[in-house]
Amino acid sequence: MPKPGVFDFINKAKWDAWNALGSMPKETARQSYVDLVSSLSSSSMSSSQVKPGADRKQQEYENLVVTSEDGITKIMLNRPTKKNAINTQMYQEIILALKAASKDNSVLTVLTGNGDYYCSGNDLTDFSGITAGEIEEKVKNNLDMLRVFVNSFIDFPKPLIAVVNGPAVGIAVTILGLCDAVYASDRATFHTPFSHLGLSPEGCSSYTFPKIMGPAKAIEMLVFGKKLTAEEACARGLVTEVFPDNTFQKQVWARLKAYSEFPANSIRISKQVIRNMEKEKLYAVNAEECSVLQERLLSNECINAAVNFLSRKAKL
Ligand SMILES: CCCCCC/C=C/C(=O)SCCNC(=O)CCNC(=O)[C@H](O)C(C)(C)COP(=O)(O)OP(=O)(O)OC[C@H]1O[C@@H](n2cnc3c(N)ncnc32)[C@H](O)[C@@H]1OP(=O)(O)O
Repeated sequence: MPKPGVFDFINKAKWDAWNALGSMPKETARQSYVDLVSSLSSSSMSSSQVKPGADRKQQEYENLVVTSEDGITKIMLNRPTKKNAINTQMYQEIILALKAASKDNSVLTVLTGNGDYYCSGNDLTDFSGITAGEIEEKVKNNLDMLRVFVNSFIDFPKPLIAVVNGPAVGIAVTILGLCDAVYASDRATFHTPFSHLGLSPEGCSSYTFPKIMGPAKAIEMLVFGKKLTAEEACARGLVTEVFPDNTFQKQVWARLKAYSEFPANSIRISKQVIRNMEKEKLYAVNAEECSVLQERLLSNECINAAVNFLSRKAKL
């Protein structure tokens, strides 16, 4: 039908909605409508029928618990006995979970950790049991995966919030520079011991950290490995706000729930306006960091540090 006039608000809205579907078949459009209504009715039931804390669980993962409730998708790192160290499988699962969250109905996405740690960084046992002949290929594959992992933070289209429930180490800290808000318990610490491990910065931190806190403070963390308290990280602009540990979960989730009630499209678009300008720069920084890290991971300095950790000679 011809496009209704500009003051025929209702018919114009209907016309625009039909038109936006393009050549989508009628059956697909009908199914999308049914899916949308089902999701709305189940989320409106969730506040009254689902007990607090009993979130609706999504896809099963080995190392994550992903739940969605009240417009918030929560991705929880779930290897508490290993302080939530990120192994190869967990990297891949986070990539998948972010992809799914970018397309679901949630307004906000949250990353957090299960147990006393937020995350102890890259799993240092990842290279154990590998023969000398296999190491180069394994390092290359891991670095390809790391690049995709970091790009999935750069590309994430909605506000991504880190709820830092305890100490954070290495890549768990650097990636905070790509998050849109960071709420930390006063028990959390922030440590990037790259030089200690013969490594170099990743997660775009070589670019985001100097921008957030200035080059001198960034070098203190990324090169000299200074461990920050939550208050110090907040003063440097890496953390948005610090909460007392005993009320952390209650206060943060109340805040997030209030934010999740803002208009979803406005929130998403505003985040993109702020972040998109830098995407190309961040892809380039990520690629460069991965290439430097590839050489570092094969260095004696790094291999010795990993051996020391594995033989229990050294911890942070
Ligand atoms: C994909 C490409 C590669 C990217 C490389 C870029 C690197 C990025 C980084 O993240 S560098 C940072 C790496 N992380 C660390 O150096 C931390 C190492 N861990 C520790 O120093 C300590 O475990 C601790 C300070 C985090 C906690 O100490 P403590 O409270 O005394 O607990 P335990 O040491 O007994 O830990 C319990 C349990 O967890 C295991 N574990 C902890 N962290 C890691 C880790 N990063 N990798 C592997 N395993 C870890 C620890 O071994 C214990 O296991 P066990 O009970 O002995 O089986």
